[in-house]
Amino acid sequence: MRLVRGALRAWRDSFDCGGRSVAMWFPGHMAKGLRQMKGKLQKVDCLVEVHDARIPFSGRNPVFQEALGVRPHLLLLNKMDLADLKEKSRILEQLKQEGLKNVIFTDCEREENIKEVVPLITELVSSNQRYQRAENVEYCIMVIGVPNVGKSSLINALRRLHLKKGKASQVGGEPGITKAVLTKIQVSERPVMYLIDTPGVLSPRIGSVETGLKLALCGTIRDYLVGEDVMADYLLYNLNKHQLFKYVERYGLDAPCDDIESVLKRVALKLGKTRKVKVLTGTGDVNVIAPDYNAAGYEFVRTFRKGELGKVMLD
Ligand SMILES: Nc1nc2c(ncn2[C@@H]2O[C@H](COP(=O)(O)OP(=O)(O)OP(=O)(O)O)[C@@H](O)[C@H]2O)c(=O)[nH]1
Repeated sequence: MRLVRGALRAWRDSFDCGGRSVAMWFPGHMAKGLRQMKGKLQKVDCLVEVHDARIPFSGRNPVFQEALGVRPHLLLLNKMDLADLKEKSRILEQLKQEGLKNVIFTDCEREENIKEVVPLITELVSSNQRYQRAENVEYCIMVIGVPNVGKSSLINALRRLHLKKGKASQVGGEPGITKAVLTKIQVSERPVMYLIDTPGVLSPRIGSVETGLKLALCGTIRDYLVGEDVMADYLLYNLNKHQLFKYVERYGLDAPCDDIESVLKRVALKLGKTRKVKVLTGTGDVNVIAPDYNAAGYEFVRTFRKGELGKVMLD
């Protein structure tokens, strides 16, 4: 039970995943992406792993570490503009304890902290043995990460910053945009540095349904595989848990509410996401206006992903 705005309200303290299974959420083609990445590893000096800043401790692919982990490693926690970073130093400390010493929070859209990336890579590579490549003055970096975290956006941001050049890597709002595998793209002149863009690869072993839901809310798993209804409910659970009540005013609710059906009904009415349904009564057919819960759920999640319901920390 939590006390909110003077009233005693009951929020859920945990989320009921309802016996769901995450086995279906890992598309098989991702294994192929990982194999291709391993094949290129010989030429790589450093791995830059991009992950979503809203989930610093969950959803990273452990297979990267097992398969590619011998190189120097830099973790970029991207989309910092959407993350609640009040506890940034605690997050960095915990990551350090997990062995992740080189971490930068970034925003590739607004180029926040992007300036720090090339110097840190240069430092990491120079202080490590360069795997039979000591004579080569070029730096070759592989960008890895789960889908839709901003790998291509990073490459484009670096090119804009260091080479004053436009897009080289296709960016998209849906997971799985980077299909042309392993393109080598120059991002810096001094030192000469190339980045290899790779397709997003999810872990074949997503630890729990809740981890899967976090990944889904961040847009790394295709929505239809998870279901808009459960994603919307998990979002509502998180907004209430963190007392992020922007949704109340936005959708014209009287007060915060923990019941997803009531919230989606308001969302649907507010956005005109309704449809006419014929109801049979004793005196004949009657047309009633029914909320389109799926469309409302989709809108609710989409609004959250744009950052319009507040900055969150899902971990
Ligand atoms: N708010 C915000 N959005 C971002 C940021 N970086 C990338 N995006 C958006 O996130 C989406 C995915 O970006 P991409 O660069 O295509 O991600 P990716 O990791 O290459 O995606 P895959 O090819 O699916 O693996 C796009 O809609 C980007 O505009 C950021 O720092 N902040």
